[in-house]
Amino acid sequence: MTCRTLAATLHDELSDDSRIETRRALLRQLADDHINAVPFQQVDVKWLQLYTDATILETLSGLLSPHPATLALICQLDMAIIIAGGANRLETIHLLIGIAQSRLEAHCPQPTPSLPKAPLAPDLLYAPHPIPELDPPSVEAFITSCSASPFILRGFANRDSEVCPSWPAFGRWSSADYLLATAGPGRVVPVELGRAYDDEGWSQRIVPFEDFLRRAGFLENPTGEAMYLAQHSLFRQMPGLEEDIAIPDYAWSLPDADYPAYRRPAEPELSVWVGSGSSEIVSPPHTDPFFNCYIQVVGEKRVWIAPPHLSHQMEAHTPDSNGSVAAKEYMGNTSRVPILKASPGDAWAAHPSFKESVYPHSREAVLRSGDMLFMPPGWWHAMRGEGAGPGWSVSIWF
Ligand SMILES: O=C(O)CCC(=O)C(=O)O
Ligand SMILES: [Fe+2]
Repeated sequence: MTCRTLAATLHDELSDDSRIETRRALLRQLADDHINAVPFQQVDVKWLQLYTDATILETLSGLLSPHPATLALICQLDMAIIIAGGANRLETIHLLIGIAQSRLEAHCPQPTPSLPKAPLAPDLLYAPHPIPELDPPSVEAFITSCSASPFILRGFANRDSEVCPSWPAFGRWSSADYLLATAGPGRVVPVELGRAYDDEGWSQRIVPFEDFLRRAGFLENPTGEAMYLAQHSLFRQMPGLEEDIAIPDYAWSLPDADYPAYRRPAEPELSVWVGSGSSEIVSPPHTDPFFNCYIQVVGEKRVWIAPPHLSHQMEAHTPDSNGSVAAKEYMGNTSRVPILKASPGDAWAAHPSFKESVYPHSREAVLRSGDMLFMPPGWWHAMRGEGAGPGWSVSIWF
């Protein structure tokens, strides 16, 4: 619908109060159409603002009606955060979510059954070297001498240190009761379906938060297709959870180095990565243009890394490579070598020159609850959830 036809429609409806709802829905539809018409980076912020404001108007009138469809209203408000980042209205949206939730009947999450413990995974399967482990450096030492290559700080986030207080998230985020109580009822989240984003048939969907927690193994042993709450700004949606973490001082510093691909965000960018270890969800080898403090909160994550100067040997997707359609279009920063996805033997057999040139320089580790991995921009990294239970990591890009 164009602005002109929208204006005509609104004009026709101005004298008819019973059609107010339709007009608000039309405004949101108009914004949604524009948001979906181009790649997300090119969406004009005015459509995100309109989408958000129209959602707020719709919710307000919904809440004032005698029988509000409360769950649908909460879902709409979550969508305004997921799609538009809340567009300067985050506080209002959270206020409305709270009001809508207070209209729902008392919510009684089931107690979480205890899940069997899996044996610890061995640290090296796909690389000849471990990722170096350090004691937490001071911010000054980090800036001047530690930030040029990846390292791991074991148990960093579950104890106090000079650069970061211990995270209350430990012990809380494996409890479905806690997570559901903090989120409140009726919430939805965007998830990925499929084992890896470069697999054929991979897709994305919005699902109820509680259903996601069940599928990711927080409530019972997971069954069915792998579901990954990946690279999502969950704290924007559920600010209560952000109180359970602390940003390490490193992420406010500007390390002393020159990276051609570096793109510093305005402030540290927080994302969660949540899924079941038993689904063995893989993030294929790829690069990001940021420094990363990556913290494992629940479960285990296998990490494989290789240095940026090997990019030409990484066999990244090209416009004419044999990957999925999505891969052909968008994945120049993603390798086609199925590290962590195929068995090491199968991965090397299909990519012998990669085995010869990259493997000797690659490093690997398994992150366990409390560990922090640091990576500079441009390092190739692949990740895989391990173990039987749920896994939860937080990345801090800076
Ligand atoms: O945890 C994952 O699956 C991938 C994380 C990642 O790629 C990142 O933090 O940049
Ligand atoms: Fe990444």
